[in-house]
Amino acid sequence: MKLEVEVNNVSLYYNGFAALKDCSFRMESGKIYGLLGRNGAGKTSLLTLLASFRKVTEGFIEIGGEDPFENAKIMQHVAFHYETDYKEEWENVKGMLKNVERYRPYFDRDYALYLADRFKLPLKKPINKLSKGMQSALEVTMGLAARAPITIFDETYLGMDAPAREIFYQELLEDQTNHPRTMILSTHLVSEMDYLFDDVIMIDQGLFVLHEDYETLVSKGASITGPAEEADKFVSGMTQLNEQHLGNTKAIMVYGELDDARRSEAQRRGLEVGPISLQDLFIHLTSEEV
Ligand SMILES: Nc1ncnc2c1ncn2[C@@H]1O[C@H](COP(=O)(O)OP(=O)(O)OP(=O)(O)O)[C@@H](O)[C@H]1O
Repeated sequence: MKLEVEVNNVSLYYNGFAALKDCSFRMESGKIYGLLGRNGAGKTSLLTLLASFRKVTEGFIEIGGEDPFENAKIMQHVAFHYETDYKEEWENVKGMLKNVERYRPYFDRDYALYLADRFKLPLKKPINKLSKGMQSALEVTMGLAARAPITIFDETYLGMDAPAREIFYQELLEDQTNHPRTMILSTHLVSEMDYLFDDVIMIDQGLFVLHEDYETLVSKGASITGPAEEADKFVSGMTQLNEQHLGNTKAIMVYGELDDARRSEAQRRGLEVGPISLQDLFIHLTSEEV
């Protein structure tokens, strides 16, 4: 099932505080989206709107062409997984997976049990007795096995150790290949997860910053290194994200179209053009200095 997501001029206020301001973008189905933003940027606020936990204050959201708010037909196809407090959850792992199966039409029980085994989750243990990392692995298991057309993971994986996160990334890519859906991953672990993203959406202080295909976005960033005066001349007029000095050498991060002609020109001027990572772009595109 394919469900497109439209976010149109959406604002969200908490008692007069604007957590999201006039955000607009579209999400196509079948892609993995990285949702990036610094602490307090509004990621969770945005995701709770997509998951219908809240109502927009201004603007509108459409999922599959319909307003998702209190719309049971749409909501069964949107799975929102986040760091949940399971203190009071006495159900065991197997029972919990059974419960999820009841309200997720595409749930794959065998796959859920396979994932539980990969994450070494004890099926008979009450969930409030699992370690934090195991609770996160259970959250991820429920999210992947539900195969909801729109699957949202809001930093669910932070509690998991590195080997468990690696299993999650492998399973996510493989299951996404076999059962494409819209996957939204909100994260701070940018350098660890960037290879998973088809598209990147960045928000900052409640404002939409960009939505770009990962490859295009990364190709827009470059680091220009060489004699300071030459480097300064070359980048004049470009969006500069950051600069570092080492003696008379300067490395300047730029963002924008750097076509082949400009790259050749840099070489003629004795400047080196290098790539920059999504993590660097994220840090500098969302820092106050830009
Ligand atoms: N229930 C609430 N009442 C008032 N303000 C809130 C509420 N929830 C969030 N906020 C505020 O809205 C802003 C966005 O918060 P949100 O949790 O969406 O950010 P985030 O990008 O998910 O942050 P983090 O990466 O730190 O989890 C923050 O300034 C936060 O303090």
